[in-house]
Amino acid sequence: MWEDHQVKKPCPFIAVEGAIGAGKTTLATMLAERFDFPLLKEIVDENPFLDKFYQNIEEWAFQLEMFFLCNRYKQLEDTVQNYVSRGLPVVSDYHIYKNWIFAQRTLHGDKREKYRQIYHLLTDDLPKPNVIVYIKTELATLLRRIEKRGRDFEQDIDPGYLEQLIEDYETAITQLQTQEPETVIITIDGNALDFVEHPEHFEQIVAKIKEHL
Ligand SMILES: Nc1ncnc2c1ncn2[C@@H]1O[C@H](COP(=O)(O)OP(=O)(O)O)[C@@H](O)[C@H]1O
Ligand SMILES: Nc1nc2c(ncn2[C@H]2C[C@H](O)[C@@H](COP(=O)(O)O)O2)c(=O)[nH]1
Repeated sequence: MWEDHQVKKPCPFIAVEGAIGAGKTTLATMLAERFDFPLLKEIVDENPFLDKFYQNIEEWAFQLEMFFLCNRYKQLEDTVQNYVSRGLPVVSDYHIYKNWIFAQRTLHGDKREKYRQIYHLLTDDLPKPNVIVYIKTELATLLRRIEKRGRDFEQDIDPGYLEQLIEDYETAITQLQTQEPETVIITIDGNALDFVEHPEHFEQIVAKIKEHL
């Protein structure tokens, strides 16, 4: 088990976070391969509400947020059982807090309050990642990468929505650091560091993470 080698530090539970198209799945996959850790990856293509949501956010937000929340809860419950509680490391391409970041943006009034209560019931007791790699990116980079990824239903995303999410992520990361001071948050400049095209940029990120493992 990981603790056998690292006496003081907890077993790595690494989450990669950032706004839509920042490069989370790409970086999480590369890190899992490099460290030889299992990868916990979000399944997007089977989501029945995403395309409807982008056509009418107001109408579909509650269904979509609940769908994400229940799926992530189940996935994390399995991950805790199979890895975290056994002292095995894992890399994830999301943090459960992401649900609340999006829900605060898309839900209002009674629906937000109902969602908030369910969110806390489901997630308060879950073990949380001890390292967050936060890819901070500007709007132009996100738009370029969303276009490059080429999912039909994302091509008309309102840039205003992405701008708001960029700000929401900034606020959320600051809040997380305050609420959980023991969590290591590594912020990556996703505009300047291109870990896909430049292997040396990936090495910088790996070195930074290693300082905390
Ligand atoms: N650093 C990068 N440089 C260039 N392209 C990237 C980079 N990171 C991700 N991409 C590409 O951008 C798109 C979105 O990346 P992805 O990892 O799916 O983002 P996310 O999981 O944050 O939504 C993909 O087509 C991916 O290949
Ligand atoms: N409203 C929400 N949308 C979400 C949430 N999690 C992901 N998403 C959307 C954003 C993208 O279109 C797609 C894939 O997400 P990536 O961040 O991996 O690009 O799903 C959410 O919780 N709420």
